Amino acid sequence: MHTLFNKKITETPEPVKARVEGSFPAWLQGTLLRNGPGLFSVGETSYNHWFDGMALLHSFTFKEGDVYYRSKYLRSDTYNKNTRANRIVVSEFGTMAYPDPCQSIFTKVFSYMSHTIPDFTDNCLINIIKYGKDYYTSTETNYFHKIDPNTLETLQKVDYRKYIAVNLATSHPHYDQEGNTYNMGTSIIEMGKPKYTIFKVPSAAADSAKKKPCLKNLEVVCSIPCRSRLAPSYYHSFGMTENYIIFIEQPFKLDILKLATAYYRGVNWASCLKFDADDNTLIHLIDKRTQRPVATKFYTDALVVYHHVNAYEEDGHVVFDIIAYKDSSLYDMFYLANLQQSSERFEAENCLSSAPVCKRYVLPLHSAKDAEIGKNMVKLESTTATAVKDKEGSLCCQPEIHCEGMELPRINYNYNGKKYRYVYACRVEWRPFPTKIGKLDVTTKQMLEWQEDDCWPAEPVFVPAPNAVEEDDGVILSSIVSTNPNKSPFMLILDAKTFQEVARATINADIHLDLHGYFIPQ
Ligand SMILES: CC1=C(/C=C/C(C)=C/C=C/C(C)=C/C=O)C(C)(C)CCC1
Ligand SMILES: [Fe+2]
Repeated sequence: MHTLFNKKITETPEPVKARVEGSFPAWLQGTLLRNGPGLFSVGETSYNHWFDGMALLHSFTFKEGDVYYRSKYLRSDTYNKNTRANRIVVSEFGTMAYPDPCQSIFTKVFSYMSHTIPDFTDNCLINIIKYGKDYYTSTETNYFHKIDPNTLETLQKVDYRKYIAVNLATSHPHYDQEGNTYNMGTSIIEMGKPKYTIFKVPSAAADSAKKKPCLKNLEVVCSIPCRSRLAPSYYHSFGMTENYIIFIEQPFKLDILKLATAYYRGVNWASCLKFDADDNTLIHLIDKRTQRPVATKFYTDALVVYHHVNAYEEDGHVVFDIIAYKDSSLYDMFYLANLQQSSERFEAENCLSSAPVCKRYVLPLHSAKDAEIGKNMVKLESTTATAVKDKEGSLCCQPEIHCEGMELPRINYNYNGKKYRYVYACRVEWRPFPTKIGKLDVTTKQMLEWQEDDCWPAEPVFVPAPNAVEEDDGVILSSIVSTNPNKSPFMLILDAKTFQEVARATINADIHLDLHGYFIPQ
């Protein structure tokens, strides 16, 4: 089973035509770009964690009833340096590496302690981001790469710090209807107080000749000081409605002192993250119009969240859905050694990490000033989520539970920031292995599912039909890998309404589980 996660994959740089069974709608034309780890060892050295693997880009092009697949390793500096040295020389999330094994501990201390914040990896393995008209691969450090979406070639390494003072940034930006991109990052300012910064990259190029990247026009929306001076929260995504940004400052924190000394202590970056179960979780609501947080303070119990699902405004409330955990054990689960072990034990135990729970929180926008202490301020009839005023005047939020056991959520993105009904996601009942794809109706909590023996689905991407009337008028695309040696990987195309298969395109190439993707319509 663990070959699911660390099989060595050879790239397929030239397009291969898939064998299509069934037929998909004629309007489905375009390219699904996907990203994820693909290479877990170099020479004699191996990575420890699934999030360390060197980025492998995939593309599935849908054209006149046919599907073409290609894949290419991101030619990051990390990839090039590792390949040249024939061993891992760049540190990743779960693996600490040293450029020169002959250096004594004293030279290491000297060279690494001269910078509080080490130079991070540019192995952008998590997602595909669109800034303006350009496509980039992303991770969570200050580096990202411009790529050619047609050939998957690596075009240029980009550093956020050229445009904005952030050392970390998310791989899950949001887009508005005008094509502007919103993202956020953390500045770990040396000796200063760290802060979170939300920024907007306008869709238009910076000059009339359209030569300069739109990143040059980047605007800061709002900065929020971290609640703790030496331990900013770790976050993987955020939420956005028409007028608000939702940022969850969770008690899963990055210890800056540990980070600054990790190199000479010989420990990996992951060990600098700490979940503080005794702390609570702050929910920041930023008004995009005033570019400030709203006056009311919202909080909830300690939790860990990676993926926001969607958020919207309704009758004076902000409603948002997330996938939350009770601790940070998910990141431990993804050590390759644990994945191997869990595959051997998962049938017996089925619970090596805490369960992902899809939850709804509701934040009332009306003033809590004159309300009595202990009063639930949520006035929406449709939810059991509450926000109770405490004696300091803050609102203590408790969620409504939608369901358990789903991750990698996607929606019809035309409904992002709007009242919506459907979540498409992987079902991970045998954590962390995705065994099915599900469609959750958040109003009825009903679930439709697709599954097949020995099949492990990727994040399901919704593509809307042209002239769609209903939210689920469209298809779901998910690449499927199988542990049955006689079964090739395939691109599965489901009718999003019924969750019935309309077509599958079997691909004669090496593919394995990935993380996230972006559909570019033609
Ligand atoms: C290298 C590096 C980092 C990398 C984090 C990564 C690579 C996270 C991947 C998360 C995923 C894939 C989550 C899925 O739900 C940190 C900790 C930000 C900071 C220190 C340097
Ligand atoms: Fe993610």
